[in-house]
Amino acid sequence: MLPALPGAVVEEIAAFGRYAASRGWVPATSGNFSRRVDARHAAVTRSGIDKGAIAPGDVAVIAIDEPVPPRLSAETPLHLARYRSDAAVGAVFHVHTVAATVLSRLYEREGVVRTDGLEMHKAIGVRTHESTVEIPIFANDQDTFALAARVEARLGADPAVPGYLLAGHGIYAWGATAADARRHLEGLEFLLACHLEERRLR
Ligand SMILES: CSCCC(=O)C(=O)COP(=O)(O)O
Ligand SMILES: [Zn+2]
Repeated sequence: MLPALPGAVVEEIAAFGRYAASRGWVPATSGNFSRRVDARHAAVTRSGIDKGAIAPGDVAVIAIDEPVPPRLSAETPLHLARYRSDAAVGAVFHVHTVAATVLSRLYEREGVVRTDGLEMHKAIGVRTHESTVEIPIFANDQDTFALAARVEARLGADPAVPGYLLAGHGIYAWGATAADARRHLEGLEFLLACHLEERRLR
C-alpha cells in the first residue's frame, strides 16, 4: 500500500514550483519535481500541469522500485533512478533554463560543460574557487528508461556534481533536502549563466 502524501511535501514541491516559475525556469508546463517520502516512496508532479501553480492533486506518491504508473511524467524514471542509486537523495528538481538548454547543445559532443575559477563552485560542494567543475551532458532520449540507465551508469556511486544536463532539454539537480536540491540547482544555473555570458562577450 502507498503511504499518504504529507501536506508538507506538497508544500515544499509547490513552493519550489512557484520559485522556479518566478525565475522563468518552467515555461509552457515544462519541468518536473520530486521529493522522497520514505525509503521506498517518492512524491512526483503529474504530467502537463503548470509547475508554477501546483495544487495537492497535482502530486502523486509512487513506489521507487516499481513500474511508473500511467499518466505520470515520462521523465519520472529519471527521478526514480536517482532515489534508487543513492539513499541520501531526498529531492530531485528538473527545469528548462535557457542557459542549460543552449549550453547543453553547444557542448553535447564534449559531453560536459566546464567552468573554472568561480566562487559559486562552493554552492555545489567544491571547496575552493581554484577548481574546474565539469557538468555532465547526456544526449536527450524519448526512451527515458534507457536514458535513466545511461545517466546512472555514468554518474556512478558518488557523482562529482549534484546535477546534469540533457542536451537541448534542460537541467536536473538533487540534494538531501528540497533546500539542498534548490541550492544546487541555483548554483549550477548561475555557473551556466556565467559561462554563456562569457562566451557571448568573447
Ligand atoms: C512542455 S516541455 C516537454 C516535457 C518536458 O520536458 C517537461 O519537463 C515536462 O514534462 P511533464 O510531463 O513532467 O509535465
Ligand atoms: Zn523536461
